[in-house]
Amino acid sequence: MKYIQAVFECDPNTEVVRDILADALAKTGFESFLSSDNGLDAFAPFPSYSKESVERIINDFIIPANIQYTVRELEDRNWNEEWEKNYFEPIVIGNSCIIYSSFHHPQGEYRYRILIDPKMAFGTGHHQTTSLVLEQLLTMELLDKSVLDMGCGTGVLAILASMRGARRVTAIDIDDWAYENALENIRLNGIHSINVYQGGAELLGAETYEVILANINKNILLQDIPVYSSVLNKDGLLITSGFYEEDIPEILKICETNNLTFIGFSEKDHWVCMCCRKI
Ligand SMILES: C[S@@+](CC[C@H](N)C(=O)[O-])C[C@H]1O[C@@H](n2cnc3c(N)ncnc32)[C@H](O)[C@@H]1O
Repeated sequence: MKYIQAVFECDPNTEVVRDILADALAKTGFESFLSSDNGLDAFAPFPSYSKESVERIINDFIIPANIQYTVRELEDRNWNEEWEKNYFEPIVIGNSCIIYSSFHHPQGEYRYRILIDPKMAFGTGHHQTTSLVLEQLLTMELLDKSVLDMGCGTGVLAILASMRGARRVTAIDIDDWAYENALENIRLNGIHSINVYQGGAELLGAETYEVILANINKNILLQDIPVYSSVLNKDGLLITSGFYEEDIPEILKICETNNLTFIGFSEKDHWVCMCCRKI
């Protein structure tokens, strides 16, 4: 899997412009963002996006303002190493959880220490949606629960669920890099209670769960929530993320038509983590 990188030059003092730009790009399918001294780097997945289609999106919708940018195709391996070494800093979630990589040596007392070598997969805890779901997991009763992590990325949510006592955890991702990376991270953390599969909702049906985590995106959620609900036990919880506050009514509607009742939501920079209970 390759990425298309768009590098925008913005005045480092105008953080607001950077935020507005990242927000607009996220709505057109850019998946990750890095603030740099000179502006913003944004990444869109190939082949869903090509250099040409990214340039078209930027020209048509994003940049009526005069912001300079360049677009390039990024090779997997170079990008991994560059990103991993230069950008991933340890992150503390709540008071009890730290996520770090093998080249960090974090000090401090944390009950949950999660070692993640992210490679190409999403899920270091830095993205608002990941941290929102991790925060939610820290407040939930997970002891002896069966948990499904759909769109597991690095496996970080599955790993925390397992560390918090979940009895059986299934982690699924459609992307082959994420699948391999989740396996690797689960092994690095010495966990044996997580099964990892590559695929999507078509894999579901054989087992049911007490908690389902799905930090994916609005369109996949709208499509797959009926399937998630069908494998969620009565009174089970569905935790969704990967969408914006403005999308809540649409996501909620599909939840409610699938026997899922609204419990609450948390929000960070307009990203949402929503919790529903199966009735
Ligand atoms: C936003 S990332 C979340 C990763 C991680 N769970 C986290 O919270 O940081 C979404 C993940 O969902 C995966 N994905 C996309 N479509 C999917 C689908 N239909 N079924 C399962 N996984 C999917 C992507 O490959 C990606 O790894």
